Amino acid sequence: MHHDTDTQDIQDTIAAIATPPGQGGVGIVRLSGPDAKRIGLAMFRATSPAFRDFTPRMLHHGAILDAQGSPIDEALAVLMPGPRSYTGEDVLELHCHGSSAVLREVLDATLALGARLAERGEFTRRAFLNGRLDLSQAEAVAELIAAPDRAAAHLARTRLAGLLGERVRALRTRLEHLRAALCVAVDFPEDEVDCLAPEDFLSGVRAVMAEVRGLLTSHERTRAFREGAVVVLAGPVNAGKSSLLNALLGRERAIVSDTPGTTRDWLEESISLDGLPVRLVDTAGLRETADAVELEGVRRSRELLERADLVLLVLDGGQPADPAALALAHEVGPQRLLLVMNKIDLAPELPDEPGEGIALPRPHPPGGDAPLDPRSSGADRPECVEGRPVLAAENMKMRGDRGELFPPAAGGILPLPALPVSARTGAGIEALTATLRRRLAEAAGGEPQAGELAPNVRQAQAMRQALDELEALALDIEAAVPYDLLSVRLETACMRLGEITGEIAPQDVLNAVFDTFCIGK
Ligand SMILES: Nc1nc2c(c(=O)[nH]1)N(C=O)[C@@H](CNc1ccc(C(=O)N[C@@H](CCC(=O)O)C(=O)O)cc1)CN2
Ligand SMILES: Nc1nc2c(ncn2[C@@H]2O[C@H](COP(=O)(O)OP(=O)(O)OP(=O)(O)O)[C@@H](O)[C@H]2O)c(=O)[nH]1
Ligand SMILES: [Mg+2]
Repeated sequence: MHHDTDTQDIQDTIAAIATPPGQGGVGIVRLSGPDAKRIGLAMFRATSPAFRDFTPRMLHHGAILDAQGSPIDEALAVLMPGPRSYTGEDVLELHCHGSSAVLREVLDATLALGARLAERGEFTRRAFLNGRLDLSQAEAVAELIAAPDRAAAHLARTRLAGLLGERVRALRTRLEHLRAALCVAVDFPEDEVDCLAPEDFLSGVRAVMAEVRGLLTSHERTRAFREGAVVVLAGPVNAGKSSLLNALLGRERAIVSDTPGTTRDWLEESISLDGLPVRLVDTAGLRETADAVELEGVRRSRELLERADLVLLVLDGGQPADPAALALAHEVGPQRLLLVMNKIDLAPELPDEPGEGIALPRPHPPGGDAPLDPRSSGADRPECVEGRPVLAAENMKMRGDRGELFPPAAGGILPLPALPVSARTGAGIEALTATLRRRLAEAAGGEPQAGELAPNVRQAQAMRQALDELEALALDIEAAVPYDLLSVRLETACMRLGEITGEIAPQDVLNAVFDTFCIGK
């Protein structure tokens, strides 16, 4: 690998607190660079009287001293001499008590001895510049640290192992071979032995394109697992959307009240559904309103609906499903819709067993544009218990054979089953999270596979650019464009692939990557 290195920069010895701020059992100050050992020897007083120098990669017990020679902390110190270290340079780690104040003092002592503060991602940048990691691995380090959940951590770990980089380098090599063959054909047109036939050229290019497409599919497929799936809680005012958000979150995050229109602006919280990160968004209830603020809230709700991976349409079990909810269900479509009927605690006696309750005509299958099932006049409806809303009792007896509810709507029932829940008592919440998890994984095209090579956004972008170039190239070959004009496209495609692993990485690409890191990484 060769990179534009700033030699001035790399002469510096950098230092940073490597552990997160706050109280911790242990906190680490890390140094990397030519002076790491000298600084370590100056500020560390080993407990063992026999100590003369750091034994490579061995922990030494002792005291950390400040610039005046007074002890700041009792600590463990380790020197990992380059090139067998994380950065490839001499690395010194001081494992201190995990107190922000102590760590700050220790860091100050390293600075007093000539170290300078590390920039974001500078340790990993040095590891990259010294060939310890390729760029796709360096990015995986940051992604692993930021992984919202274990599926995301797993995808990052696979990339950290370097497998994506290997695949991309292999693809680039194949393109380089094609390019070499092209050049031979151009330089020695009479030499028939080495001349690459257009069919072979084309099939070579197409094979690479197919592999790049496969990697891009994996990028799309794993998006929800890497970034979190967006689930939007929507529905009529007062249905209990905010209550449901709180119930799913396990704490009282959103304001709940019986005043319709309580939630005026959306709010987002993250939850984990068995390894799948979910961004849960509560929205303003949909209703006709003249209030300017609420109107804006409703407008934002609609915007959010478009970005949702799944819409949780929350219905109030104590109310008839209003036409707006019905319209919303149609608008969103069965693919992205999950209906829940809230407030089932209002129902006097919900049948225990699925299939019990009132027999209903089977609703039309989801997705069909068929009209809603008309309901009977209601002569056979059960009496309601005093004090409970009539509709609550009625709504909640409409069970399908799997325990689903088919909410009544004006002139019929909704063509989709609703999951019965109570945000108040927690009934049905577990079943809801299980269904959510399953639906989201299905929508994503299944769980990430073990060892799946999923490129990140930057890498996918570079792959798309490479693919565009190769597509144009394939058309050119088919159109019998002379070989000497094709080489440029191949070169561009190779460059785009090279940016993924960093063999070709202009300074601005590197800056963009390492600026996303935290200090101390
Ligand atoms: N204390 C501590 N824990 C840490 C790190 C660290 O820097 N310090 N890491 C930082 O991200 C991660 C581990 N990654 C590392 C990767 C390579 C080497 C390293 O020194 N490799 C050498 C030597 C291997 C050996 O001992 O034989 C090499 O590969 O040649 C160290 C850490 C997570 N845990
Ligand atoms: N009985 C019962 N009441 C509930 C349940 N969930 C919510 N409520 C009540 O319904 C009312 C509305 O709840 P919210 O969570 O504020 O409803 P919302 O859909 O967020 O309402 P807006 O933000 O106004 O659109 C409150 O009085 C809640 O206490 C439930 O499961 N059972
Ligand atoms: Mg609300």
